[in-house]
Amino acid sequence: MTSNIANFDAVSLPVMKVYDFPTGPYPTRVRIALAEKGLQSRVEFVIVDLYKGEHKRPEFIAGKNYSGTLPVLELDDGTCIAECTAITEYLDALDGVPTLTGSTPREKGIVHMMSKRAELELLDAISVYFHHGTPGLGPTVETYQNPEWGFRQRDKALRGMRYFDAVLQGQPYVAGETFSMADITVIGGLIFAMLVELPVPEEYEALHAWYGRMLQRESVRNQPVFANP
Ligand SMILES: N[C@@H](CCC(=O)N[C@@H](CS)C(=O)NCC(=O)O)C(=O)O
Repeated sequence: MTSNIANFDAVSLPVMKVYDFPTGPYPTRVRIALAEKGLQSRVEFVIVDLYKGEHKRPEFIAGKNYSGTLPVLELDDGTCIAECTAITEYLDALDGVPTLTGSTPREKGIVHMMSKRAELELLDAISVYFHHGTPGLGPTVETYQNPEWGFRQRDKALRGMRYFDAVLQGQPYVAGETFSMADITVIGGLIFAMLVELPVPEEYEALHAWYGRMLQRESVRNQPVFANP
């Protein structure tokens, strides 16, 4: 996955805003993408307190993200882009250095398939477990909880870990031979697993080894969630 755009100058980019909760697994995905691409200095981070329910306030829903979730990228013209995948695509399209979402049609297809799979089978499942099977963000925010659904999703996430272990037995990165958005999504899943104290079973050695390598990347190891989970 090499870029064909070599003369990108990040300093010439207008400053963007990211509505953020620094230790949140999903915002961390965007923080990692920004770090990989060397774009952190072009972003003003605006903290939205999830535990106070600031992401559910009418002005945030109406003005920033209808879904009431973080992160949200706001461009200098006021356009708001939510959803980690969409934000990563936007950042990648600015320059393509390094490419996180694939260069060729085949690479793009595989990166998106594996990233979506990481959401469905791991990250989103753990998120449901967090919101339904644990106290989640607390009683002010969690106005409806269905523990049975939460525990089913926890078990789904464990099956997801087994799947990604099998994938990583055969290739160095989640989408193949190169680090990509799909790796970042699985990293988000394992961060969420850490936060909800759902350990990766020891026998998933390939997943453990891959995660060890991911934690050595500067873009990953410097994330606030590891300093202050
Ligand atoms: N599909 C969204 C999910 C975002 C998400 O769930 N973010 C978490 C932050 S870690 C959130 O805002 N949770 C608050 C809630 O669901 O009330 C994405 O990819 O950005």
